[in-house]
Amino acid sequence: MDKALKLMVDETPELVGQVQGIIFAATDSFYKVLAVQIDEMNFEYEGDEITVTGSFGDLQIGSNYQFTGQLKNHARFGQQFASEHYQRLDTSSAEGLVQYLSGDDFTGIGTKTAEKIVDSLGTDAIDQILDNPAVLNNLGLSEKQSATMVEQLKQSDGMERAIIALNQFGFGSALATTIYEHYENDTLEIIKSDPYRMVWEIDGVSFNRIDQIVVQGGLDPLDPRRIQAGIVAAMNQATFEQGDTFIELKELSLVAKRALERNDHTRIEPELIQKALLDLVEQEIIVADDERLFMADLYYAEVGIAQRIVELNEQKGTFKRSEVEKILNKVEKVQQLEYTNEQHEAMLAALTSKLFILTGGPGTGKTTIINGVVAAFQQLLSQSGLDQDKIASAIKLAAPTGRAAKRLSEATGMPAATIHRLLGISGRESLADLDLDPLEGQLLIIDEMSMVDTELFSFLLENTPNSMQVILVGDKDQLPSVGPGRVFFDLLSSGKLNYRELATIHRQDADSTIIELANDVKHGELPDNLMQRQADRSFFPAHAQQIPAAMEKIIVSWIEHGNSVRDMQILAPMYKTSAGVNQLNLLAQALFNPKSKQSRELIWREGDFEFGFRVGDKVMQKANDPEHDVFNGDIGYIKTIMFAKEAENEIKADYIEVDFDGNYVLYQRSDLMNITLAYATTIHKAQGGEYSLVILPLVQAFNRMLQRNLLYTGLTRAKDSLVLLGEPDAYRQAAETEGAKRQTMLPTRLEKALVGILPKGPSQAVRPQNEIPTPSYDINGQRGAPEAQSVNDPKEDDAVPAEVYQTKQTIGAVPTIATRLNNAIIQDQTIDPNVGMMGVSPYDFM
Ligand SMILES: Nc1ncnc2c1ncn2[C@@H]1O[C@H](COP(=O)(O)OP(=O)(O)OP(=O)(O)O)[C@@H](O)[C@H]1O
Repeated sequence: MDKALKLMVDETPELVGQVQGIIFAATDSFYKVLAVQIDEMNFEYEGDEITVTGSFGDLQIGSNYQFTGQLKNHARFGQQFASEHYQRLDTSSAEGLVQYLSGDDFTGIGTKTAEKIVDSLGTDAIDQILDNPAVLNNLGLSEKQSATMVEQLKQSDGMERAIIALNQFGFGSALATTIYEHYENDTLEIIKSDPYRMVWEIDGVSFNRIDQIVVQGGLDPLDPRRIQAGIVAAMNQATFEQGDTFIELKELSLVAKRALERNDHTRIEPELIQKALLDLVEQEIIVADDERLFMADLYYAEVGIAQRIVELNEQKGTFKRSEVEKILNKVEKVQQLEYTNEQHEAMLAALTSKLFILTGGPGTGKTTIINGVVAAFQQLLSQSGLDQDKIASAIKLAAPTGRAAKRLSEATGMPAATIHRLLGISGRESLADLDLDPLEGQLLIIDEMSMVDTELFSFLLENTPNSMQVILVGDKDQLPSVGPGRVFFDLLSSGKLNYRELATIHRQDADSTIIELANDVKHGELPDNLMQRQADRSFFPAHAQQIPAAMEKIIVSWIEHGNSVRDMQILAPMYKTSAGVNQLNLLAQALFNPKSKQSRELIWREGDFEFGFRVGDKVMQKANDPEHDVFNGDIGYIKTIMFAKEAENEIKADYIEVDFDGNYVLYQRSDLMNITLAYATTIHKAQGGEYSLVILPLVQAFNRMLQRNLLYTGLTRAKDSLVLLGEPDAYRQAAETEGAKRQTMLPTRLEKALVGILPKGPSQAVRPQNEIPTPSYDINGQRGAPEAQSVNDPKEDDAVPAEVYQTKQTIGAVPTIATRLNNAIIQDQTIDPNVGMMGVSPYDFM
């Protein structure tokens, strides 16, 4: 074919050429970099060869392909063609197709048979065979030949066509890989016949993306599969964007209707939604509990938590109160502390029950109690005759993030793991399908429980045997988990489990005002001296546009005082705006790690945010990767950057090497979405971390994010110094705004399950909803306060006998819903139009 330059304005850039070689192929996705000899193109480009990047299936080197996409200018490699769609050309002519089908890939098929196939079926024979293998039936192929052909086509062309089709839906290489791995050889069929299924079967596939393409393709907008997908999209919005575990029927109907009428304006009648919803319930994709609708996994996770909590709570504690008392006195002496009454009582309760929950703000002694409990537990096991090796492995400490696990390990001097690692899961698998061996050991302590979401906690409890003692520790006033639910808060709010809330602050630093400030915020207030300089905190008033300049001054002063980037952290509520994480990262990077002529820099783009990774940069891991022992939120520093073309680069691909405290992890380009700059991070990402200096900019532009638990979480990350900057009113608004409560049914399920089974405590009737009942203590936490028992403390020497619990109610039975749905579903057209307006998306801060 003659090379021709057909430059046509407004035409999609297109390129035809022969694949010369594959320069790079990602191991965990379809992302590839190709060297292509150009035959034809409709854009301006100088040269005969071009680098083409994109998602590709099995490519035949030496074959001709047509690519459509964009010509891009890569900072280092110059012009490259980013392919969005591609197709193989060799098989588009009868001659080429015969050659292909009689080639090496298809053993047992000769030229004659191949010709017969092409003569009968035409040049789209491959598509026809993949769509319906029966078209081969009358062409004289043996059964074996037909089977080999279909299998081989599925493997090579099926995959290629699946990737092409996934590209048409705009899926990037990572998501295309996930989809292909899920459906394998059926991918193409599903994309063609029922693409909406992907909305609920694959995480990350949005209804809107599928819908835009399918509706354009002429599908009936009233097709039941489309309506079902719209419903699931509305469910996902409630759970993943709002953090609720369910959505009310009325709200669901409204949100689903809105989603369905967005890409096509055909009116969706309530009855259609009703019917589709019933189908989803019958297929057990959705579970209806009265008028509350749950995605099935979340429903069973919530029910599972309630069930397992009751079962654990029923178990007798292993140790008697009197023997624990004695050991605790010894431990107290070794720790050289005098435990306060609340601490002593908490440890006693923790050691004598199978399930115990501890909540408290910073400096209230949670770590002290964990240490005391672990030391006492070791001695109790030793007394019972267990040898030292077994004692060490009998106690398991874990936390939801790598960073929190590391802090727990440092504070206790014992090994601590992430919950994922403890369970041996990667976080990428579907928890519902996993069947693990139960955990081994006698004591399990989970720290930073407020970060644990419904599905992970359910899975943890499912794999925790009844013989294991469980202690859950956290701070209920912090942000809830990123995933759906607010498990820790709910466990406490049931008021019926064995828990303690620590109120007394023990931190000795006489001048510390950070904890005082956090305490005020917790109660919705700000101190009068907020803007006055204190020994450990200061306030710089600034409007949004002044934040960068003010931040620069603070950082320069930090550096001039000889401090390191390792001890400071900028925390902002969200990524966007001039006071957001992205801009502050660029600013801090320019000050801590300025660009010089010698700088090694790899340019990277996250959405519309472009920046360069440089050697020395502080970076954060954004996803769990147990294989390389790095987890979401882990902080590291870039040690090396290597480019593919460098002679000493053995990998022959660009890569970055990051040092995570001695664990060196390599990131090729296809992995780079897993790290980002970390001079500034969101407050959500900082959960479970602690820094010597925290700089916290708040302005009213963050409006929707200005909520109490966000401010509280940000403040309590500061160990020694806190710099507040921004608009005082933004701080006030955050302290005063309680924020939307996540909707969950866990407290009700727990309450039902536990009702009547425990010794009666103070009346629950007077307890205001959503407020956790606090066992009353003397303000100084002195021993001997009569009410110091929480409602279900074992009051006797022994833990509560199992018979006491026999009256528990059955929980989690799925109600028959058909009648309810039929009656209730959106007959009412007077729905409040504001219902269902979604708040802040977690994608704003994740
Ligand atoms: N009874 C006590 N007497 C004296 N000092 C105590 C006592 N209890 C705790 N402390 C001290 O108070 C400080 C804070 O306690 P600890 O670290 O256990 O709190 P924490 O709740 O784990 O805090 P954070 O969540 O901020 O890590 C520690 O220095 C600890 O040694």
